[in-house]
Amino acid sequence: MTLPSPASHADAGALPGPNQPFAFRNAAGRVCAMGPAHALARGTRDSLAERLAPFFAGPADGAVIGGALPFDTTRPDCLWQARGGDGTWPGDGAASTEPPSRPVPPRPQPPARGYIDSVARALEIMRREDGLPEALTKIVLARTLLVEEAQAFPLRQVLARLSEDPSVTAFQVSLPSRADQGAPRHLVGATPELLLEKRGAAILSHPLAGSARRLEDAQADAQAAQNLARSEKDQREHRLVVEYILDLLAPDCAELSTPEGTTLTTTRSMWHIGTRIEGRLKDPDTPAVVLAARLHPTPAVCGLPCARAAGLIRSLEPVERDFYAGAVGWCDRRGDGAWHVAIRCAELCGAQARLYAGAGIVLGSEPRAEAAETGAKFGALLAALGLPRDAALHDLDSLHD
Ligand SMILES: C=C(O[C@@H]1C=C(C(=O)O)C=C[C@H]1O)C(=O)O
Repeated sequence: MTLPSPASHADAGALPGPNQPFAFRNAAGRVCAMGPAHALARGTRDSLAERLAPFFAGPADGAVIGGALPFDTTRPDCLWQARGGDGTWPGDGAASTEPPSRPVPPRPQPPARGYIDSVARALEIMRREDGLPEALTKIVLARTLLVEEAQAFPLRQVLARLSEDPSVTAFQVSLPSRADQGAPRHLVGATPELLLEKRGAAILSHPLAGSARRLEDAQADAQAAQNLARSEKDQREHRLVVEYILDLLAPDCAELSTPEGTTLTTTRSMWHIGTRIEGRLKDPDTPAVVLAARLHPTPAVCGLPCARAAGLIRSLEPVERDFYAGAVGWCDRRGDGAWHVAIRCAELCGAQARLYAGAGIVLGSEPRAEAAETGAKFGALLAALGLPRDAALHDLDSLHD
């Protein structure tokens, strides 16, 4: 694997790539790398704090690091150092996305039927182990859609579309290119889920788990939200995530609470159950990225027990997650910054896009409903690529139990 060569001159404008290897934008503002940028030495979670220590000990010159941590904590991360500031969001000024020149139906990998079978297998394991110590209580299973176009995707337009929803953080991270693909590779997305934000001693995490598709008809949409809020299965699925995060953060915090309790949150495509977790660090110098790497992977994207779920994900999912369901974010020299769960995202490489979506499975989950949920979660990315938002729901219509 090779990284794009670092830029050696000043910011050449908002062109994602070596000059602007990361960019984040949400309703609160934006953090977009400005050149010159360089790739940091890559490594796994175990060496992260040590590799970044010189950066956090460096002068207050406004530099930031940003990038992506992979789902699998034993795989190398992809982090960049650049000049900080709010920079230019690469989507700014981009023309609206034209529909693809050669609309090709997205190819589900695995096909919906295969995904449904994997969910059923996970449920079988949960039923068999129910009540035993170390029983599998939750697993998040994902599927992908491969979209191939005649021409390279217009990255800036895609980012412009993704940032239209004020309830998400739109992002772009340049990834190392693969040996077999010459084109630059980018992780792009619109995540609604905050893994960890830190400002001074104050930290915030906002896990989501438990989802329902938004519906066009206002009454049906409100009903979907109400059903989700009242769903015992979804509330149970959500609580597992909140308890996991509280347990992991507690030793680092002088104060830790959930002041708003559990509430419903929404994006343009999905309703979610969410909980705002607020805390005060005992040591305000612990960098946000170090805390994020300690929390990751939460049961919002992996499962419980964590190592068991990760092993099953490897055997049940036919496509590598790579940076999907990892974390994306940035940190300044004080260690302040924000790290988001890398969901509602796609890997773009030239004319190819791989979209990812997963759903949490607990006892009481229904395989077809989980496949439909993942189909709905592709919506934001499909729309950003100029494809119909519901394109991933059609292959479910033809399936019969
Ligand atoms: C795994 C994804 O989403 C996660 C799973 C959720 C769920 O199962 O309800 C909800 C939000 C996310 O934590 C995804 O969007 O790919």
